[in-house]
Amino acid sequence: MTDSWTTRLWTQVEPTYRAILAHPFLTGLTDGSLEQTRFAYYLAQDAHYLRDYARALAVVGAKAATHADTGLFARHAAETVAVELALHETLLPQLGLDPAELDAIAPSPTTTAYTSYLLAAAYGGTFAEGVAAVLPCYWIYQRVGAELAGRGSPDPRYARWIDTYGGDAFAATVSEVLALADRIGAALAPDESARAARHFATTSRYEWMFWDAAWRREAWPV
Ligand SMILES: Cc1ncc(C[n+]2csc(CCO)c2C)c(N)n1
Repeated sequence: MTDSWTTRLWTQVEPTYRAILAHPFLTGLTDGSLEQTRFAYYLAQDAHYLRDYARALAVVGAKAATHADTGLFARHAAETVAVELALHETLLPQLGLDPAELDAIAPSPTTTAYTSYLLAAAYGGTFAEGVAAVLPCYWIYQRVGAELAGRGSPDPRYARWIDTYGGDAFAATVSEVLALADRIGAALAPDESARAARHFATTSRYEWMFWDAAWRREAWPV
């Protein structure tokens, strides 16, 4: 038996995933040593990211061939982003940040690059290409969440973040998207499959870069 499409996609990003787990931002979440300023930077950038990610999901859903698949992404665009925004609403005040002030913080180079790439893949690509581009966001967070949940965190704010992604409810959401991806991925022509695989590898790298940008508190060079 050959591997499923998503299993093959994951195999090519295994080194990226290992680099994510080893990143000091993530090891700092579980040992509690992560400076609050780096976490606050991450949340502020994530608020920008989520706005465009919701748009990308809605565009991907619009390209689906069936009602069911359009409905899934439309639901995820609405529901899951509401969950993320609730997380921000609890965590930002605990970090001394006013959610209303977030707009004053500009999207970083990495946030701009990642969201621009997602939107280009969603608008310009086929349904499968769009699915491959949005998939690492779900899948990497679920794998990271499960891994970090096993370690816990002495800082309740970081534990709250870990709980959002480490739980069964989120795992069920991700399984739903993976099942969809395997259904459509099985029938792709080689060129479309290659473009989709490139999107998956690229947005997986952007996931690493997003944490790294927060770690460095990346700013525009000019
Ligand atoms: C950079 C970045 N990547 C992924 C997520 C996680 N995430 C954002 S929207 C969504 C869809 C389902 O909830 C998921 C998993 C994040 N917050 N920030």
